[in-house]
Amino acid sequence: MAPQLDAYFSQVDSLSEHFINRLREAVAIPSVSAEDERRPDVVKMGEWLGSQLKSLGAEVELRPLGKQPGKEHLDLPPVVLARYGRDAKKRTILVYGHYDVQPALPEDGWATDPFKLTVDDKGRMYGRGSTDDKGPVLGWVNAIEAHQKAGIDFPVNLLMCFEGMEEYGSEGLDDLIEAEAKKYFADADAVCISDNYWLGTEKPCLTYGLRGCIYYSIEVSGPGQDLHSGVFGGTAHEPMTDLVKLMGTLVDVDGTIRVPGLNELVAPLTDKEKALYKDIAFTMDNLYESLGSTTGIHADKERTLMGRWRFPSLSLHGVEGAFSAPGAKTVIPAKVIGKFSIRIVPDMEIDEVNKLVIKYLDEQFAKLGSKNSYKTVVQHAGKWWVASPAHWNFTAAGKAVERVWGVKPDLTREGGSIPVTLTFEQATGKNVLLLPMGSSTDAAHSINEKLDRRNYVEGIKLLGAYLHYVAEEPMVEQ
Ligand SMILES: C[C@H](N)C(=O)N[C@@H](Cc1c[nH]cn1)C(=O)O
Ligand SMILES: [Zn+2]
Ligand SMILES: [Zn+2]
Repeated sequence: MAPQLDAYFSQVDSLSEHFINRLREAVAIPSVSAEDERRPDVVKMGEWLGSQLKSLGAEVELRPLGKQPGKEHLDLPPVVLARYGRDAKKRTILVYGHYDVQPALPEDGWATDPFKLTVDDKGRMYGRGSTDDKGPVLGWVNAIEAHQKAGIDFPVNLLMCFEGMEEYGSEGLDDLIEAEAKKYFADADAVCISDNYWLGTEKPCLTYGLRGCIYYSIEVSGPGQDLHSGVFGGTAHEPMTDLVKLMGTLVDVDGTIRVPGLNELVAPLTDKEKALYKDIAFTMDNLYESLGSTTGIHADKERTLMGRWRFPSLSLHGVEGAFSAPGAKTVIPAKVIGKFSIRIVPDMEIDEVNKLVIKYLDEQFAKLGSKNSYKTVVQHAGKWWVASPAHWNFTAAGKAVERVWGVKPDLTREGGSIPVTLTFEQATGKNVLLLPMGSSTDAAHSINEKLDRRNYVEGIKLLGAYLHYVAEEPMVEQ
């Protein structure tokens, strides 16, 4: 089966240094979507990606998305739409990824420059976006190049959709997907997204579920400007005191969400689902290794996996406007904005969650009896997604994993969110598969993000192999 794969794999090995250099170039563009002043770099990254694809013969369009809602002085970065191959006899696979990255400041504790790919003697390639999601996006580009250089016919037509706002709630993309579902994406037979991670470091997985994410901010303001705490402490209501109290009412140290009614929205656990967890290749040591500590909440793997995949969680992220530098500044901040998010799961509806959260925080603020001004704002919201892995798209990916890694993959869900996954599924009506490249120790979103050289190189083989097996699968809609 898939007879040309060995030649493809050798070509990937021969080109591996070139592919690492391509990742180096990508990491060097600090395409941080959450920072307004980095927007030109996000655009530059989209243009760079488009030019890489063009140089390999893909038809490329940089589709503008207009202004950023709420920040009308900023243009959204373009979506890179590309097509490689137009052979009516071949299947068409639509792949999605993102070229923007999370913020990264050296002073957060990076051991190396976050925007300089640094490879250590164990083959760990450190750099912001290496695993999330520049490595996987380049995986598709590299797969095209390796086929060309090996002289192997590309097995499918490839449609590509790479966005630059995923780490900021995929602003503007839903509308584009819905508008193009029956146009640009009309030929797609299935969708594949490579933007998540293995559960551990050794066993690959195919992923059929994601949690959704609703991101909130709580704004509290009072004084006209920051104040001297010696002069005004004890005489004015302090926004930071109100905010800390409010944030403290949201969640307990064991992760229990304290917003009344929220946990009741969660789908009950069935015996059938419960039985799935025990066979997943995951240990508490995998958790501790990726945590970098043994500070897990639950004692066993089943409850830990459920905590990540099928129960909601509420995380407190930070406070804008608060004093955070080293030292001991005696300031009373005049305005503070607390940030938190809730990962949502079946059957939680975004509107219902928002109503409960805002009502609860409004009540908690009223109880404080503070004269400060307060409001809770929803910054962005994305729904959860759970699909059926009983589809030729997953069967093909399973065969590719066995060929490249020599093991059957686990079927997993994911605690993170890729909001457009559900949009792709609903708008195109096609099966969506998540096919991760990186591993649990990659530290996506954290300091010292990395992608192992092995996962990158074998991952490029995996993406190519998946396309070969897709081309061979009988197309039975399930
Ligand atoms: C799983 C994916 N690689 C990812 O990191 N997604 C982000 C997307 C996001 C940002 N705000 C809301 N969703 C995540 O899960 O945080
Ligand atoms: Zn991502
Ligand atoms: Zn991410």
